[in-house]
Amino acid sequence: MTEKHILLIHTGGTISMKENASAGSVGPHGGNPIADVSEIPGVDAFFTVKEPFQIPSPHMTISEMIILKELIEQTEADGVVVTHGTDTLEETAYFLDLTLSRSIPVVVTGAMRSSNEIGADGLPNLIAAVKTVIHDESVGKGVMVVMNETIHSARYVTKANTGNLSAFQSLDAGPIGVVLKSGAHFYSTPAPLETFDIRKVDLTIPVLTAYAGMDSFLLNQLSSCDGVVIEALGQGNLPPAAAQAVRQLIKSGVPVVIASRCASGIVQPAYSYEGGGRTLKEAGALFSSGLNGPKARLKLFAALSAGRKKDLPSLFA
Ligand SMILES: NC(=O)C[C@H](N)C(=O)O
Repeated sequence: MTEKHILLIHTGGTISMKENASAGSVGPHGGNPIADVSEIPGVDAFFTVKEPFQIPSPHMTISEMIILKELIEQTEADGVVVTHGTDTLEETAYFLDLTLSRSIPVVVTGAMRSSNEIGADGLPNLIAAVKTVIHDESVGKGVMVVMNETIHSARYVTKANTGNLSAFQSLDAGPIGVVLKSGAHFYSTPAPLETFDIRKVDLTIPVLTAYAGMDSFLLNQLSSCDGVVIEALGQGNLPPAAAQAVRQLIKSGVPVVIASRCASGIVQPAYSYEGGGRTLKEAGALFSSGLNGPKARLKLFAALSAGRKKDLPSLFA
């Protein structure tokens, strides 16, 4: 393997935070402890390091995601590793997967424990991410997420646990590889993903979670939105009053995407009772396939932003 040039982009999150042991809180105390990683033993790579912003990932918006997209599209490096807070990590990774105009290897990583906590996972995750991105087989895999020595596709991975070191899981598809001491080992390559040439960024697309007895109250407030995503019940069903409000939204021209509040599985228009997925489909609702609510939102954003409104039925089949 020849020496590779890696662009390391630090954005913040627990990987760059420290614990204040006396207060028991975690925050950006004392700078970015991970920022000075310039050489990794046993890894034949050199690094350019950028820190376009330093934020916890609940502060991340599509504007910051676009800054990352532009940095990646402009780099002359062979691959990119992004360090990121874990709360919205799957969203930034999937956004990049949906919108990057080039197929350079990109890995997003983070940490569940801050840098001075016992068993901190930031540095091991960063090293595993670098080992993954420098591997010749990392080309053409789409954007990847590396956490806990496991390689995930951005499309399938989700933060499935609030605090565990193995929080990141690809619940349906499984991981696409693992990282060993000797380097990355890939099991599979995700199918090519359609990408979107985004232009418009000021779109309002909220995500709502359905619940037993959900009525029309919240949905009735959303007629001026560019789109709405609902994490519906089970395979994609809603209580009758919520379904009625969805019909009204669709009639007024708002695209509605049905995902599921279940942690795994694929939505489908199966049930024909009032509010069932079949009736929602007949009313013009779109289905997210296996995407969770936040990722369905990003796909709807990307499609609308790229001026592909008329293609929504085929994009959310
Ligand atoms: N583990 C983490 O990084 C969580 C943190 N709240 C963040 O997303 O910024």
